[in-house]
Amino acid sequence: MERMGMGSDRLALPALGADPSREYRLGIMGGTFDPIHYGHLVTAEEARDALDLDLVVFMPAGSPAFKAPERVTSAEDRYAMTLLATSANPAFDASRFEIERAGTTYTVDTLRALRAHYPSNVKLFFITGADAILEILSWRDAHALASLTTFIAATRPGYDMARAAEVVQSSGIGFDVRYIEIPALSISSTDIRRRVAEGKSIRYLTATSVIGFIKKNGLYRQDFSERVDEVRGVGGDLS
Ligand SMILES: Nc1ncnc2c1ncn2[C@@H]1O[C@H](COP(=O)(O)OP(=O)(O)OP(=O)(O)O)[C@@H](O)[C@H]1O
Ligand SMILES: O=C(O)c1ccc[n+]([C@@H]2O[C@H](COP(=O)([O-])O)[C@@H](O)[C@H]2O)c1
Repeated sequence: MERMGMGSDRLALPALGADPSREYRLGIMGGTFDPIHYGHLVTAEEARDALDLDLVVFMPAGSPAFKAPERVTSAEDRYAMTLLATSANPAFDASRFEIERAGTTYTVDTLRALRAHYPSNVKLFFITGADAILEILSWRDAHALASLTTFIAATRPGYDMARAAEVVQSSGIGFDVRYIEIPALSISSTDIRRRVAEGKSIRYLTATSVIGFIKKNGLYRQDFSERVDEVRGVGGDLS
C-alpha cells in the first residue's frame, strides 16, 4: 500500500483521502495485543463490514495507559505479532505509530495526530470491545476524544454492552458510538499467556504465524508473577 507523510517510512501511515469528492473511512483498532488473537481479528473484520471501512489499522499501544509496564511484552514483539496476524488481509494494516511515541500511550494523542495528518474527507473510527467502552470515562481527556472520532463498540463475552451504553449515555459527553454485535469469541490475551505458561495448546485461538512467533521467541513461558519477581528481584507473590 502506498505510504505518505510522517517522515520515516517506518512511521508512515496509510495514504488515504486523495480524492476530495469522496469520503474515506479509516478504522483504528487499538490494543495491547499481547498477543493479538482471533477475538481482535473478528472484531476488526465485523467493524469493517458493518461500517463500510476502507481500511482498519491495528495500532499496538507503546506503553498502555492501564497496564503495568513490567507485565507487558516488548512493543517490538507485540508489533511483530500484529503484523504477522494482519498481513493476509488487504483491508488490514499494522502501524508502528504508537510504539514509536515515548511515554504513556493515550488515544487522544493518537487521534489528534491522525486528525492533523489526514484531510477532512477521512473519517476516523476507533474500534473497541465492550470492556474498553465501560472504562472510557477514565481515559485521558474524554471530552476531546468524543470530538475526534466515532467509536465502534463490539460485544465481548463476559462484558455487559447495555451497561456500557448506559455509561456512555449518562456521561453527558457527546460520544458518537456505533454498537455492533460480533460472533462471540471468548478469547483473551490473558488466557493465551496463561495457557502457554501452563504448557497448554493455543491452537485455533490465534493465527498459526503468531503461535510460531510465540514458540520461536519463548514468549509467555513464565506466568506473570514470576516475570514480575524477576524484574523486581523479589521472591514473593505480588498479585
Ligand atoms: N474476544 C474479544 N471480543 C471482542 N473484543 C475484544 C476481544 N478481545 C479483545 N477485544 C478488544 O480488543 C481491544 C484490544 O484488547 P487487548 O489487546 O487488551 O486484548 P485482551 O484480550 O483484552 O488482553 P488482556 O487479556 O491482556 O487484557 C480492546 O478494545 C478489547 O475490548
Ligand atoms: O487514552 C487513554 O487514556 C486509554 C486508556 C486505556 C486504554 N486506551 C486504549 O484502548 C485500547 C485498548 O486498550 P487495552 O489496554 O485494553 O489493550 C488501546 O488502544 C489503548 O491505548 C486508552
